[in-house]
Amino acid sequence: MSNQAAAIDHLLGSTRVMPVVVIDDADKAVPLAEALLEGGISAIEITLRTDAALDAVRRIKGSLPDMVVGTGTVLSPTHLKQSLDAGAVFAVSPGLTPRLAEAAITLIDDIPLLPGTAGASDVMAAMEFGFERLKFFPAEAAGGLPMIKSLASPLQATKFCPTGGISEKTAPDYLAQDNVFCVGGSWLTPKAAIADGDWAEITRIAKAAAAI
Ligand SMILES: O=C(O)C(=O)C[C@H](O)[C@H](O)COP(=O)(O)O
Repeated sequence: MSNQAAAIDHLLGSTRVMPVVVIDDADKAVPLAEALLEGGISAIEITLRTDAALDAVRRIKGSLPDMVVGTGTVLSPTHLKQSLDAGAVFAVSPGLTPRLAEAAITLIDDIPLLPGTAGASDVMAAMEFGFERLKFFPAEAAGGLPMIKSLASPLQATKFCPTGGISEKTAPDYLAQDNVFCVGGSWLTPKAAIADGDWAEITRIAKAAAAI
């Protein structure tokens, strides 16, 4: 097993469902993460798509030691460094470039990267850098369940976290695959519920997801 696989397994080995969060207001970060913890979800991916994202990571890391907090939409070595500085313990990217892969491998013990792949060549390129735990993105658009099943035989060292278009309904079929260790999605943290501060609704969705 590669160092990257060991690091990701250590951090996310017990995570079956990962909320992919877009947060506009860092003040909402801690109550949101508390609501997820209350529902039995203990890992969170904060996407670096908003100005509030890094502050949100900092606050969750500072207040909730039980929450495993990572960043998403990591597109560059700079994003990776910023994630580490904010206290993120893992990072997720939608795809992988040689530049990001090289930077990520040097930081693997500090902040392991879960890189996105969408097909066999992507997976092979990622494996050349030592990545064996991969995001499968965009899961539904890139072939969904049949694609994940097809990748299993030739690429046995890898396990995936499919993300993109997954819902509470489709998650169980993905999670039933041997080469799937978790699924990710934004369905766990609807924009409206975050905006309204409806933490009870987030806990309700988290509980349903944790029960899958
Ligand atoms: O930001 C990233 O790093 C991504 O790769 C994209 C996210 O994983 C998807 O946006 C989540 O997909 P949905 O659950 O369909 O909303």
